[in-house]
Amino acid sequence: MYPDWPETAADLVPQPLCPGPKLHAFDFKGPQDIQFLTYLGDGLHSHVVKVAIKGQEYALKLFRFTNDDNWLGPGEWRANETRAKLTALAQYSEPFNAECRAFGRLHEAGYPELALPCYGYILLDEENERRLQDKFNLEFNGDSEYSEEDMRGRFLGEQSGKPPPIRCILKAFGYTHSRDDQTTNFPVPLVRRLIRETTQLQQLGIFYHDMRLENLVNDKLGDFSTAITVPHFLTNPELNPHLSAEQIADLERETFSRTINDYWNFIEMFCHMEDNPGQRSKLREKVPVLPGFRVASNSKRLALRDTPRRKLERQRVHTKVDPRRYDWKAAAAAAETRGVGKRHKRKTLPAMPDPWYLDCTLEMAAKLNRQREHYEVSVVITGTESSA
Ligand SMILES: Nc1ncnc2c1ncn2[C@@H]1O[C@H](COP(=O)(O)OP(=O)(O)OP(=O)(O)O)[C@@H](O)[C@H]1O
Repeated sequence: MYPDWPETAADLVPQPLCPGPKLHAFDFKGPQDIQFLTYLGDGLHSHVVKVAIKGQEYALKLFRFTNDDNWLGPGEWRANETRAKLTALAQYSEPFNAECRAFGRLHEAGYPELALPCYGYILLDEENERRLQDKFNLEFNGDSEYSEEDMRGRFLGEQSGKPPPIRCILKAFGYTHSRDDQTTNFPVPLVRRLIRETTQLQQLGIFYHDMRLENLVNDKLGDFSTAITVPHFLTNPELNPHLSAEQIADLERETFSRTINDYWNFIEMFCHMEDNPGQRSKLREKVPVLPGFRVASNSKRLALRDTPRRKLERQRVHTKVDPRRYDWKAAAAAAETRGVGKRHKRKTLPAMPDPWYLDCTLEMAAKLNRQREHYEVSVVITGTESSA
């Protein structure tokens, strides 16, 4: 389920152990020498601490042993809590693995600049864990909201017989935004760049990355603990030969709605930004989030001339990119030849990717479009989310 205590450097294999991209271990070039400086913040899945390694400052994200309903997997169904079943799902979407896979993809594809720099994963050794806990006394069982059970001790290491080591990801340290900050103005070019990067991430098969102001570090995306990276059990039904046609169609709809969710998140973000007196740039008026519409500041949708193409588009439902089209097999084969963690020549991403029209009945398309309109309007009016 979790990586076991490494005995030698050779045990620090790229993670996670499932098909698709992997993140390499951080190379200390010697003993694991970490200075723990200050506590930076926490989230549902982690604690983040400022550290220094060989005089260089970083942010170290230390992952909790979260409850299973906090990642895309078996949910709360206790019947699924066997080690083998949980492991099969967790390799793809348990928060540490989800983040390893997204950063692994950016490295293998040669696009690390689409996110905050990431330098690899670390399994904290016993001496460093003792020094960390002497200083900060952090809880690693469960998530930030519920932490009673011994989640760390529930699956002991197959070799060591001990509860697993704390898993971390080392990233650049940077500035973050707080929702309470009343003074910041987010300029139009910055938000346009973030939307462009969201599309590029989707072109690389990465989506559902929880776009929120608080998740930006140095105005870059840095939190991928909920991200889905193809191949994934949600997006690639060929990974599970037992699925029925109906289940495959359900997975496709679910993938579609999570893909489009990356753009809905911007609409929510705009509402929060514009509540802030420091926000001068008119984001809702000036930044198109999805093709074909803008979110108008007065809750009415922008009136577009009704052409036959637009009429047809209204009967179908689409988003900007189909992330399932990323050729992960070719990328994996190239990474294998080159060695994980080594950069290679990247492929250019088309500036205007083919949109993804969901293959569904007109009734289903109309239903999804109604939900979308309801979502747009309810977010604009109340600033709250309803299901997309
Ligand atoms: N690179 C960084 N530099 C400075 N502070 C950071 C950095 N990364 C994270 N933080 C701080 O730590 C907090 C938690 O980080 P992060 O959002 O990655 O954790 P999480 O457990 O995935 O949270 P979430 O609940 O959003 O899923 C952030 O809100 C931010 O305040």
